[in-house]
Amino acid sequence: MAKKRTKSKKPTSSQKGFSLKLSKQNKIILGSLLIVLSIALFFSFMSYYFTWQEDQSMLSEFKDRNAQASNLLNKFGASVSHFFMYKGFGLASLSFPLLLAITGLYLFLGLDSKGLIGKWIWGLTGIIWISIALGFFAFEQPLLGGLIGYEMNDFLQDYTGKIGVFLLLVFVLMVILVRLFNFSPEGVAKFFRSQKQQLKSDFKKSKSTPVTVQSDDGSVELSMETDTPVAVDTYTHKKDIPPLQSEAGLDVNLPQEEDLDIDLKVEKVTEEKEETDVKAEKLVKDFGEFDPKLELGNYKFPHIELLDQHGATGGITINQEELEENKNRIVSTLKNYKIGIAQIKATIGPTVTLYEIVPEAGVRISKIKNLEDDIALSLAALGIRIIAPIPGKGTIGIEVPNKNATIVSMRSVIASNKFQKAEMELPIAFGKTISNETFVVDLAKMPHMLMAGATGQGKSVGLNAVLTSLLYKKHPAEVKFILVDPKKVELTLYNKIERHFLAKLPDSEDAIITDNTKVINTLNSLCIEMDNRYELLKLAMVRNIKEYNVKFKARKLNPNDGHKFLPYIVLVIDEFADLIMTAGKEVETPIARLAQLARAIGIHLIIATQRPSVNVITGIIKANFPARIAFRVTSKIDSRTILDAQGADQLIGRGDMLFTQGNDVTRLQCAFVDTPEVAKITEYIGSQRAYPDAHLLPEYVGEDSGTGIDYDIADRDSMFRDAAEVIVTAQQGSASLIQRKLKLGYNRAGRIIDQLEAAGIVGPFEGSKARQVLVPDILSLEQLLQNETK
Ligand SMILES: Nc1ncnc2c1ncn2[C@@H]1O[C@H](COP(=O)(O)OP(=O)(O)OP(=O)(O)O)[C@@H](O)[C@H]1O
Repeated sequence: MAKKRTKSKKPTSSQKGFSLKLSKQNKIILGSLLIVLSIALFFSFMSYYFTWQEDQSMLSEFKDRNAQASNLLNKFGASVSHFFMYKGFGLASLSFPLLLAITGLYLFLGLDSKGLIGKWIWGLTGIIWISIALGFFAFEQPLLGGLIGYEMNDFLQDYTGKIGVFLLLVFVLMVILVRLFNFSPEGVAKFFRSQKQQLKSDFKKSKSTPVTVQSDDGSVELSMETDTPVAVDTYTHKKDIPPLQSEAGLDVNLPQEEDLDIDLKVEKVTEEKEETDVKAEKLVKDFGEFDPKLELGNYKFPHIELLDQHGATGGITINQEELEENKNRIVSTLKNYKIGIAQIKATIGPTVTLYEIVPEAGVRISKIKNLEDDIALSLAALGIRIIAPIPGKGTIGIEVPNKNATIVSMRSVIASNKFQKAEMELPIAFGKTISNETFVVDLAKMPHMLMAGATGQGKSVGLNAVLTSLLYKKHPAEVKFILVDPKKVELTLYNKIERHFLAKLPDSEDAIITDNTKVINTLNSLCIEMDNRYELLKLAMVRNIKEYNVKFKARKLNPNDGHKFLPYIVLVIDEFADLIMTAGKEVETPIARLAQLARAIGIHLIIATQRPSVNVITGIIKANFPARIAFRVTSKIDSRTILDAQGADQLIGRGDMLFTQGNDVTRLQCAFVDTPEVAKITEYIGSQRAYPDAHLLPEYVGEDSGTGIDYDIADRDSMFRDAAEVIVTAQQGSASLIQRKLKLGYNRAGRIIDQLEAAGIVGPFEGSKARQVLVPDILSLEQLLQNETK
């Protein structure tokens, strides 16, 4: 596709430049011809001015060999000059030899002819302008402006009058001065200023030329004599005067007058461009920036109508009675504990209302914090959370759940300005804060997220909210998901967008991973992908994926060197506890490795668990997941395990959550997106044109397969020989080659590769690289196989 587009684009005239495809010798010949021609024209034109009257009569006798013209170049000179000067542009025609000479020199010296077209355009504009101007001012002498100048003047004056033509000439002159000579009012002012300074310094110089005259009494007198030359250092303008010597042998050093009128010239340093940059610029000029979305150029982002309102059209309803009631209870409860309140303010959120209290002077904050349970009891409400003090404010917050919680629909957060205008790499609209603001974060900055909460508290909805946000904002070329769903039901809907948004291992049938053993392979494959990406970043000399992709789009990275546009990869594991219980270290190690290193290369992990215990969320996992989300949990300990703070045990469930990215904990109401909505979105995307396959991750074969396997010759696959021939001919030991050439499944191809290794035809497994082929040609292969059977 990309090629098609590039072909249809025609290069612009400036790109074409003056790119005559001539050999070097031809350029020299053509260059010399133009130079000679320009000299001939110059002499013809010059002498035409003195001889035109005499020569005019013989123009008709050009063919007559005996007729002679007075022009320096005889009849040729007379005719050409008559054409250019009399019938053409008059005196301005002298520019033609100049332009020809420049062109000739460019060709002769083999200079880069890029600017030549510009010179001709400006030259011709100048010729026309001079011709008309001379026609205008020297109306009486038509030879100065030539016939064209005269006629054009006449023509213009018929329409605009003399003043009109004059104004037009002034305007065109301005255009020429501004465009060609960078004329500007400041430039003119600077010129006059420097002239003035020059005059001033000359004047000073002439006035202050000191000369010594020695009097009889040995004293030193100084007098001024204007015309005595004094050496002046032109750079510093300091007078170079030797120290005077009095008779008494006293060295008298004349104080040198400091001249502060030194002009500082600042020379602009032009950045040196590397050759690749120049090439890239040319490619971008010719074909435009690389567009990763081009392959699915007609892709339509899901529209907002696919999402439901969930009855939350009117926003939050304020129940005045409830507010008054809660306020009175808070005030009286605190009064019982002898805590006076100076001021109280309520902020109503979708699920909870925040009462901000300014206690009276002298009340200790810790006292209120300790009374948390008592206050909760007297307010008879679940999910009271006390924030003492609210960070950044001098107040204490008491969060009280609303009697009727409002559902925050995914539709409302997706449609919000904040999300729509978010300039983030991977924007996620989580929901709304307590003050009813839409909460949008960048997954790329997090860079990995841990999500935990007791069962049924909104984790799956939270994951769907994350995925939906990305689906609404990102093109299939920009992000790929790897979905791990041991529960087998939660993420199945995303199957429909496999060929748009999912990534998988080359051998797997389903893109959504439900089998724990496959997770290990996927994680290891992701580690290989990570290493490969780091290698690419190193080659490109950039620090992260964003810079890499910018450079790739600007065509500064050559795809022939293995460079390609890198999509973000988001790995989502829905039930991490299950995984760590069955696979333990085998998953923990690659996850920790990815979490530690993958941020720069655009691989981001989201792991969710309903069992937030320390053996699931281990220290090593926790240390690498700074962004954490806690839905409601059953104990304070669980809350601490997730957030390193309590509070998650006091949430009210149904998407009520706490979010932290390191320090502050923010209470949010997660946006609600129901399964039918996700189904509609995936259906909408899935029905569009897709890539031929899901995004393929690098091949990873487990450690136990491969090396050291001793296959019996009799057990060999029936396609063994064909496969061996394919591999040896291509000299490339990869399972996917066998798959493609012999149309085999991945598993069978993998088995054959193992057999080839056992037979000594290919080398051992080398990670993401193809195996080494140990047999150089088909003949050697024949010999090897024959020897085996002997
Ligand atoms: N943000 C939300 N707003 C309103 N209701 C919600 C929200 N999130 C979840 N719920 C309600 O809670 C129910 C359970 O949510 P969800 O399936 O996400 O829980 P879960 O934590 O994934 O449970 P499990 O671990 O058993 O899969 C939903 O069916 C829905 O009714």
